[in-house]
Amino acid sequence: MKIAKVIVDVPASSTNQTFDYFVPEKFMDMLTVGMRVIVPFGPRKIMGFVVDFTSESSFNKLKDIIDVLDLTPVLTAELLELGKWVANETLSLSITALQAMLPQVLKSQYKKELVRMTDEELPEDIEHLFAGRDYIPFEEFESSSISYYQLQKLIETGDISIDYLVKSRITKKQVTMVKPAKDIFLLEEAVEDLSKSAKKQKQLLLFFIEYVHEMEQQVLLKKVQTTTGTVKALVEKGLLETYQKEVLRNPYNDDDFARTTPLELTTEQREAIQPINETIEANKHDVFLIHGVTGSGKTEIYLQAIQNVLNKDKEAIVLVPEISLTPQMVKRFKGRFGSNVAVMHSALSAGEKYDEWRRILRKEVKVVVGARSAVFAPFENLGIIIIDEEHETTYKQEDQPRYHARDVAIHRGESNHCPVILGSATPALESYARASKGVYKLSTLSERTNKKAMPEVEIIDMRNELHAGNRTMFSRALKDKIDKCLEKGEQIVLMLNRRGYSTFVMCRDCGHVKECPHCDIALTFHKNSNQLKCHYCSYEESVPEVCPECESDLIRYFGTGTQKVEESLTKLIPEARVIRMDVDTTRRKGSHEKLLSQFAEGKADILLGTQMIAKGLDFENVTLVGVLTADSMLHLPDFRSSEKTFQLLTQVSGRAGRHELPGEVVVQTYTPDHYSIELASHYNFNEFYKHEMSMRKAFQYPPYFYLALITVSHENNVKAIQSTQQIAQLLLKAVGGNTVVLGPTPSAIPRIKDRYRYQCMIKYRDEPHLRKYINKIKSVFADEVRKNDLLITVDMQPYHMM
Ligand SMILES: Nc1ncnc2c1ncn2[C@@H]1O[C@H](COP(=O)(O)OP(=O)(O)OP(=O)(O)O)[C@@H](O)[C@H]1O
Ligand SMILES: [Zn+2]
Ligand SMILES: [Zn+2]
Repeated sequence: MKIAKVIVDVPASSTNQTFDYFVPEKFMDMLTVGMRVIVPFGPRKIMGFVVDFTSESSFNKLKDIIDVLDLTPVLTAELLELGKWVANETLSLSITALQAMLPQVLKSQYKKELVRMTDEELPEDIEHLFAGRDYIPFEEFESSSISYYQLQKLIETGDISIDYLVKSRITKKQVTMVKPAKDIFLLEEAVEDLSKSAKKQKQLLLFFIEYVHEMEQQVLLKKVQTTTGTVKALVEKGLLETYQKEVLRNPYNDDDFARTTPLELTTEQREAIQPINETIEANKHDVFLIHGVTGSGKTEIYLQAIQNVLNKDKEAIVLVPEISLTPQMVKRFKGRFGSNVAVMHSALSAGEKYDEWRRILRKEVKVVVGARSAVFAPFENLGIIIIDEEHETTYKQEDQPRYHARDVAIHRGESNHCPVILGSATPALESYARASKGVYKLSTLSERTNKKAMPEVEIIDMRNELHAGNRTMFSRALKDKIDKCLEKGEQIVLMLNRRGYSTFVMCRDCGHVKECPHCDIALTFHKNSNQLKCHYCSYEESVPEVCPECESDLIRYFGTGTQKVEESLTKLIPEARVIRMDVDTTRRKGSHEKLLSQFAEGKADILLGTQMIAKGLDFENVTLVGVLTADSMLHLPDFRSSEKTFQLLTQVSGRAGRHELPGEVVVQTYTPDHYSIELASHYNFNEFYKHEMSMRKAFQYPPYFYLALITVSHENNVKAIQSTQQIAQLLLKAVGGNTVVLGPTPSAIPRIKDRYRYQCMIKYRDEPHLRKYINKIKSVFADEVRKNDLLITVDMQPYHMM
């Protein structure tokens, strides 16, 4: 008797366990761990993951598995184990953790079809099933007498592939192929018979007589310099044939990347890579922190370490923050490793992501470069995991499962006995503290590879500008420097630090700010549509003509959106050509790349943008970087705001003068004496680290204390606050004397989508059973959650205090 243990797709804590199902005869030979199945669950049919097999069950009356969704496992044994770990660490459901590892396409119900991948003769019954077609609905296979096991074998050999249809056939790209329809000697005869005028046809036939094989039509037409008409004519004569073939979409054309070779390493680089290479050689796990100033050649170290991993026939994962996954970044990896690289980021379509993921699963690539979720790449022989810009908070996922990619990477590094490399010019305090204690191995790169000094940073006190009667958002010093740059034909990057800011509408008479009626947050002004929108619930209304409170018509837009800066910039310096880069101008796919390459080609003088321009960009002609509002982030209710400000200023300063031309940086601020601004202007990470650590110690924040944040929401305000109160009390009873439980306090946004939100923060140093306590408390509220629409979310490593 074969019984499968299945984790079912029912996102509720009462189902957070495995369920047993009989494996019917027809799936007996082919069903393995890591495949998805359809099982009966109460009155419904639902999806589940097979995680184990057993021969007996403590339940009687087991039901049969209804269907098998995958013929090759979508999760490896290691990923199944990892899923369990992630679920446990983040206090999320197993099913949620497993789903997070798969591409979107596999997460919902899609139609399936079988695709013929070969022209070779297939077994007779399979030929019969396809009946001359290139793809058939999966149901046709199911109603045939062919076994799952037989099909599975054909999928393993690559003769047949399974495809998931996302609406029309977009997960798949087809190309037209051309090949000879007759034996070559018959083609030779046909050449003789062609009329004299059919020159192109003759040429094409001669080509195939020589070449014999199939060729993609588009490539062929270029090669032979002819048109589809010629191909068609020969197809009609029965000499050639055309057919459709599936190709995995590759969002990048690998031939576009000029190949690069390893550079001779500098002494600092050699010292940094040596212990990494030793670990690779010894198949050992270790975590390395490379603290290297911008331009110190961290990426070259990654590339050479990866090469060593590839030489051992192992695989590499490189994580980069979403916003620095620029074409320049991709180019560096594709340039070194060519088509051996898969790229995974959110700008790809669902189909493209699925194809890149399959290239990993099919072992067609050995390197993946991607954003956060690429840490789950289904490699089975991992040799290294690299996290670039490791301090970036986007490595923390803000929905369930609320994991941090750094933790997942280290866990995978342990299971795979391979090194994990963290790299940054401004490491996270947590990481640097661990490196200082020797938990991570620290390497420091203190010089740029070209020995160029870091650019001078000038801090401008904007209060003085105001006193001097300058009401624009550009200081006199910055304006002067921009003018000089323009004269010399050099380029400028201007950054508006906009996090925490948005353009809102305020009445100048009474100060009334228009808020969302469902969320306690100001509506954001969108100029293009002249609408006010809520970024939390999508509520929209048109901009009022008069103030709804006092009927004054002095309604004004506040905040400093990039649009507004652009307008005043063009007023101030009309001759400057400006490219604006923000969420609005980069929403469309490919627009990010397009704007950057326009700037690189010198089609603009000034690149104006939000944080998204701070990282990874490398333009030869940029000599001036201006930060318009350095302190807009400093005053957010977030204990990391100083750290984030320091990191951002350091990163953006590193954009200037990376090549021959020396660079300059101007930082405008209203708080010039703040230590994070002051120390960033001297690139003094060590001093900043010391100062910030003493603050964290004093206020009991990470890395001295761990945090956990419990957020409770309900439509009824009293219900929400009372439940939070109860949770806090239960926690207090459970935890040790040195642990602090704060709350209930209203969340930073106290109401979203008509739900009131309260939170409870736990600060602890040593609380080995905290997860168990929280789970227990959650089970106390399980009924309320199910019946009364109470929502309790737990974040074991909160980054957004909202
Ligand atoms: N050993 C080397 N010899 C010569 N040039 C090098 C060497 N290593 C790196 N470079 C070059 O120096 C420049 C900066 O290197 P790289 O981009 O790797 O630095 P980085 O530390 O990753 O920078 P950032 O943190 O700003 O992204 C690149 O143009 C790179 O090609
Ligand atoms: Zn008013
Ligand atoms: Zn809203």
